[in-house]
Amino acid sequence: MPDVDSLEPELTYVHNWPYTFTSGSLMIFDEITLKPYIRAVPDFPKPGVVFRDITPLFQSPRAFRMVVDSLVQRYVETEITHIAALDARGFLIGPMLAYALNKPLVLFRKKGKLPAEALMETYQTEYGDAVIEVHKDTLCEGDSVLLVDDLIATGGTLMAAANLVRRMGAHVYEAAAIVDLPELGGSLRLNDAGISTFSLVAFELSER
Ligand SMILES: O=P(O)(O)OC[C@H]1O[C@H](OP(=O)(O)OP(=O)(O)O)[C@H](O)[C@@H]1O
Ligand SMILES: Nc1ncnc2[nH]cnc12
Repeated sequence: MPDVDSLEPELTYVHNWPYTFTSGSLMIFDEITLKPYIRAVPDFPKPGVVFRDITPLFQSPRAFRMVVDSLVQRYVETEITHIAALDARGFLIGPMLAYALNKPLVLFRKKGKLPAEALMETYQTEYGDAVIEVHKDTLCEGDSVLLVDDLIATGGTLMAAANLVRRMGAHVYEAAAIVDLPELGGSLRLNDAGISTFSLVAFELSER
């Protein structure tokens, strides 16, 4: 992990709301700064999978802030009406965006966790099958929803969430993630389904 304080001289920290890192008027977030905070763990949770572990990123207040601020910058002046966070790692970022952008937060949960009447979709991920659910009264026609998760692999999870949004009559504005693994085809699959994607960092599968 880089010494975060060594990054400081290159950053002008502006205490405005939302907080931004700027160089002149340009935001200086870049992939190279963020990548070292995402750890590759081979053969987790099963052989052949290189797990991209985002936990180091949350140990660095500066890197965490860079992620949140970059996403806030991207969506601050859009017509998004709701933030949708995906269980479980999407819950680490989605609420931060909902708070900063002053938007309602919709929680998409793994099977069996929601107490009221819910809609469900089944899907596959890189390493298993799963079910995602959402309370059926959370969205309606006219809503424009930003889906938020930590990572796009096959796109199965975000596609299932997008299907649920659409079943409620709402529109998917975009799917945002910290990490994309483009070789697994998820962002392409989402784009083909009419869902634009945005990620801060992309890894090749062979990259360590
Ligand atoms: O693009 P996909 O192939 O769908 O994979 C991406 C999803 O997989 C991971 O979640 P996981 O199911 O491991 O659940 P967790 O967040 O509870 O760890 C990750 O957090 C994404 O939600
Ligand atoms: N390679 C991967 N690393 C972390 N989370 C994932 N979810 C699906 N594939 C993943």
